[in-house]
Amino acid sequence: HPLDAEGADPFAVARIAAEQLASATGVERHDIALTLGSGWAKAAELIGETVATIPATEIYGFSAPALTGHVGTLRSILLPNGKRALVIGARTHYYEGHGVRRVVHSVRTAAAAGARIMVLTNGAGGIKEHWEPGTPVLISDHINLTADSPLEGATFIDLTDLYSERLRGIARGIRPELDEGVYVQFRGPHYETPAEVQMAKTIGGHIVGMSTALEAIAAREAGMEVLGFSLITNLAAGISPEPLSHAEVLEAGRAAEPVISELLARVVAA
Ligand SMILES: Nc1nc2[nH]c(I)nc2c(=O)[nH]1
Repeated sequence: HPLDAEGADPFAVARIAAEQLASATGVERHDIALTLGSGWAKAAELIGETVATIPATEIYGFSAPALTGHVGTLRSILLPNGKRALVIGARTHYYEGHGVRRVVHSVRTAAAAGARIMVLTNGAGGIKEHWEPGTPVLISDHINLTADSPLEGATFIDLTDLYSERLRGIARGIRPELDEGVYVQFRGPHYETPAEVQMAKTIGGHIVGMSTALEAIAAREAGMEVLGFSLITNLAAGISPEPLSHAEVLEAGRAAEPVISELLARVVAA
């Protein structure tokens, strides 16, 4: 794989991917990019007019997704305001073990394609007890428990205001009741034990997941403004008495889709 070679330059790979994307979609430059996580896929239909849908495997550096519910496509969408959105339906999760370069390749490709805003969405577990399954929440900050980073070498990047206060303000202007929380990225693929959820709570986390933090760091390195949304599809282990099930997760996502897709469509068009 082009990103696995020791001396590979991930930014060169992203530039090639962006060029291929421009010629495959006929869209020279994309202004905003969105990664749609569990439960968010429907948003792609609502945010604007799809002008092209490309199988991600056709673009340099992308691989087939490992998770059902994630479609392996890249979509170019014309927004009502005339801007171009790139919808990434091909997230690579850290737990797939392909390395961080593959996890953040889509973000780097979006940046190389011109995107200045990166919207990262995911399905996640909730620690705040009043959050019902199906609740969308804004990510205000993150705690990266992967013990890894997309940054290589002495690349010291400031992560203050990583999850843009400005973009969160726009989202709250559209949906004032939106709550927010600190997202904790675990390596996965196992869900947390109740003790690990209590640890996440003790260290200041409100949301537990297996994505997003590493992608956000790469987006900031590429100079993008980041907006993060979690769909709380389940209460994290131990917060509620029932055990977790992936079926419950998918069901909560499906039920919430119309609401969150509409929300995302309005935020993106703002
Ligand atoms: N780590 C973690 N990831 C998740 N993704 C979803 I959807 N729910 C969870 C959860 O409870 N924990």
